Amino acid sequence: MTKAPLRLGVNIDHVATLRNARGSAYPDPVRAALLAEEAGADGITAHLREDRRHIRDADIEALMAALRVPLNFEMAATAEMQAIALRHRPHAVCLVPEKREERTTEGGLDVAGDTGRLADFIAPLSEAGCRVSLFIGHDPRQIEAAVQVRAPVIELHTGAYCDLVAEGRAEDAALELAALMSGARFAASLGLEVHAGHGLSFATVSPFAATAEIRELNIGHFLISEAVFLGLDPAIREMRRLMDAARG
Ligand SMILES: CC(=O)[C@@H](O)[C@H](O)COP(=O)(O)O
Ligand SMILES: NCC(=O)COP(=O)(O)O
Repeated sequence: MTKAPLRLGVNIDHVATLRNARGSAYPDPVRAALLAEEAGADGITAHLREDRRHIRDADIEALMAALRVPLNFEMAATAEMQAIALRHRPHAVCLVPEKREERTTEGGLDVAGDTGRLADFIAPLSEAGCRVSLFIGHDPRQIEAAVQVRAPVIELHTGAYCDLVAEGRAEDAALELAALMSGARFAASLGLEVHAGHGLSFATVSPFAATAEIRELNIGHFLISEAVFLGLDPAIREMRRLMDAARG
């Protein structure tokens, strides 16, 4: 199978986490996004959480005005967020599950358990020109449900795999990776565009970059962390190099 180009979306949420920790005006996530563009990011991802713990409304406004590459706007499937998305009309809207008490996005969206509501939720976003994606696990039921609610894109949650690798649980990691790969193939066979992300690092990106069915990777926390040591530009360029090397 000839491999289509693989896009890198850089998630700048955790620049805002650092800014908010001190209640200062810096570091500025928009500056990080522009730098990421220069370093070769094909898109910028920002998650406006309901509790505004990192990205704020004003950041979305400023990103929409400043970016030359597409914005992938991550949000919960709530009426408040839908109104914000319809006001800004970003290139992409990725629906994610949110729990106030979680430290990070723990699992995928339960699309299969909420098809009626999600179909109604997605329709006006699609009509407004936003490419809607669903952040889900590899369960085939969830993948089929994505088709049912007319989402053109899914983003597979790679967090569990990355955690297993970090814990040194090689056998469990291999099983999780195989399930993600089979999920990617199944989704592509149904006509969905497949993205992947969460927790990806230099150590875990390659098998996803090598998978022909995957068209975009969204990577944030690791890149912002690595920027402390390498700088943001070299961290993004190294990620890009590893992705290109694995894609072949
Ligand atoms: C949905 C997702 O995975 C991203 O939004 C990213 O991980 C942001 O970080 P938090 O989960 O810490 O908000
Ligand atoms: N949707 C996943 C994402 O945007 C990046 O997640 P992370 O790399 O910050 O964990």
